[in-house]
Amino acid sequence: MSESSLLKLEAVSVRTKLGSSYLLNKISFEIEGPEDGDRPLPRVAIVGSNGSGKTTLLRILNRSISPSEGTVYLEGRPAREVDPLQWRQDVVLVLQEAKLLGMTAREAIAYPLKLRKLARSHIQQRMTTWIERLEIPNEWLDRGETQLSGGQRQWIALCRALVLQPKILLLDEPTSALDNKRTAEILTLLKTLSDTGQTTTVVVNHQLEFVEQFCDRLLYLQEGELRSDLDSSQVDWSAIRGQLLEAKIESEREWS
Ligand SMILES: Nc1ncnc2c1ncn2[C@@H]1O[C@H](COP(=O)(O)OP(=O)(O)OP(=O)(O)O)[C@@H](O)[C@H]1O
Repeated sequence: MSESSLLKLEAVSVRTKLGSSYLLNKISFEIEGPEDGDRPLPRVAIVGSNGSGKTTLLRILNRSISPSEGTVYLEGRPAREVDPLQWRQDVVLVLQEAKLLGMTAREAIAYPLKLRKLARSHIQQRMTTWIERLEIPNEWLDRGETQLSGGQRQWIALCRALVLQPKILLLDEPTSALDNKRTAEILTLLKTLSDTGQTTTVVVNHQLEFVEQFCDRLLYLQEGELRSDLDSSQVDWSAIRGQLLEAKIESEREWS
């Protein structure tokens, strides 16, 4: 393992509940952290067709599920040696379907900061910083889940993750409900977080135009296996488009 290893998977497999097949099969890769203030920080994208295991992989990375086999390391320490809550403070996952759990948007953003027992003034300061940075209109903040659109909820969920200032931000389809303006904003924001050495980001996204502009590294999953792991400069984007299209046609054929 390299000295600056941030997150590492070693032969990680996830079996189905019945154990007869794999959702992920012997996945290994490593994301390096900054060395001597190295910048930009990694921007990793995971692509693959429906059901290829992308969300399962993100869940493994933030330990909301455990591998059936293999080991996950954070900064060189195996998962068994790190308290799961501590792990999830450093590695924050934003799922595609943002839930506010009966809270208003403002309460939902504050909640994880309160769990960390930060001082009230500190919580307020972080919230103000990120609410302003994400240009969240005041009127959204007192609304509950059902009074916000899918895109607005997604934006609030992003804010709830960013206030935590995680080492690693895991985003599952962060742009699926966003309009073009917000999609462009999130792209700029993620690049800035990387360029300024604040956060390493791993994004799952079906929108290849977004992925192409966002990532410096691409992981390609197929049927639970890591088929390629490439520096973005090595990626043949039209080949990736072709492979994803082929997989989609194949799965539609299976369903029809
Ligand atoms: N809790 C679970 N129990 C059993 N099977 C599951 C479970 N969660 C996911 N799966 C299956 O695991 C496989 C991978 O699912 P996953 O959600 O990781 O795929 P994905 O690549 O994120 O798909 P999509 O692009 O459609 O979101 C799928 O075949 C799915 O049906």
